[in-house]
Amino acid sequence: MYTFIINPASRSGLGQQVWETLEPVLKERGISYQVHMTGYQRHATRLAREITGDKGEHTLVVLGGDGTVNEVINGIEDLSRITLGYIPVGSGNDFARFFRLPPDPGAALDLILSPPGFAHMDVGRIAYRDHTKRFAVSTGLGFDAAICHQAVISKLKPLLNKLHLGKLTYALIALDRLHFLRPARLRVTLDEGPSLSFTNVLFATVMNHPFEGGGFKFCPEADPCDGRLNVLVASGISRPRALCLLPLALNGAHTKARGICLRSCRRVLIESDMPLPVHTDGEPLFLQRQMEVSLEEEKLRVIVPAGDGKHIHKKGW
Ligand SMILES: Nc1ncnc2c1ncn2[C@@H]1O[C@H](COP(=O)(O)OP(=O)(O)OP(=O)(O)O)[C@@H](O)[C@H]1O
Repeated sequence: MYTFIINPASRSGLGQQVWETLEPVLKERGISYQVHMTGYQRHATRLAREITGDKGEHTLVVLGGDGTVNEVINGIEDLSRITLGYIPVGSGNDFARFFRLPPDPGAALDLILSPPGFAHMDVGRIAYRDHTKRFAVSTGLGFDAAICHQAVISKLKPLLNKLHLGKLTYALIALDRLHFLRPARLRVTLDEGPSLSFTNVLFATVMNHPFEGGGFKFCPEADPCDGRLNVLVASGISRPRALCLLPLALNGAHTKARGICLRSCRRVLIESDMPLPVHTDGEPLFLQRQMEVSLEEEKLRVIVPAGDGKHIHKKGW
C-alpha cells in the first residue's frame, strides 16, 4: 500500500495538476493507495504523524517541493520504519538532485512503483532554544536563510513559477537580500572543538545534501548517506565578490575562494553575536542566535534509481 501526501499548492499550483495526471495511472495499474492532500502550512507534518503513529511500516510518497519533504519527515514517528518515495514538483528540488530522481513526474512515479534500489539517508536535526526540528537537505543562518524568509513573502516566486522560470526565484531574491545584509560574528564549534571564530560572516550553512537554494552546490563533498554533516562558513567577503562567487557555487567552483571555510563533522554548535534568520530545507525558522545541528540516529530509506551511487542498495536492506 502506498500513502501519498500531496501538496497541491507546490510550485504555485502545479502539484494539483501533476496529481491529476498521475492518479489515473495508479487506477489503471490497480495499485493499492491512499491519498492525503495538504490544505495549509505544516499540514503534511500532521498527516505524516497520524499515518505513522501506528508504529507500523509505511511507504510514504511525497508530491511537492523540498518544503513538503521537510514537513513530512518532521511528522514521522520512527524513521527506520518508513520508505520514502518522492515526486519532485517544487521550484528548488534540491532533495531530488543528489539522488538523481527523475524530474518528469511520470518517470518518478514509475521508479516508486518498481523501485530499482534504496538509499539509507541521514536525517538532520537542529536544536534551537528548547525546540528541535528535522531537515533533509540543509539548515543555515544568515544570508541563505534571509533569502528563504524573503521567498515566502515575495510575489516574485508565484510570478516566475507561472512563467516556468521558478529556478530564477532564489537567484533574484539573493541579489535583493545582499543589499540588506548585516554581517555577523560567529563562533562555530565542530564536534568536541576547539571553536572557530569568524567575523563579517555572510552566512553559515550545515548541509546533509550537496545542493541548496535551487541548485547551489555549496558543499560539493556532502553525501546524505555518510553519517556526517558538511559545514560552510562564508566570511570576510565583500558584496561585489559575493555576487561573483554565487554563480561559481552552481557547479561547486567556489570552494577554494578566500573567505570560504568548509568542514565536515557529526555535530556543530553555531553561536552568533546577533539574531539571524535561520532556515531548514528552505523553510524559515525565525531569528535565532544559537543552533546545534546533528543527525538523527535512525536513517530513512529512500527509493532511488539504481545508477552508480555508492550508497545505493539493491532491493531490500
Ligand atoms: N494547500 C496549501 N495551500 C497553500 N500552501 C500550502 C498548502 N499545502 C502546503 N502548503 C505550503 O506550501 C509551502 C511550499 O511547499 P513546497 O516546498 O512543497 O513547494 P515549493 O515552495 O513550490 O518548492 P521548493 O521548496 O522546492 O521551492 C510549504 O510551506 C507548505 O506548508
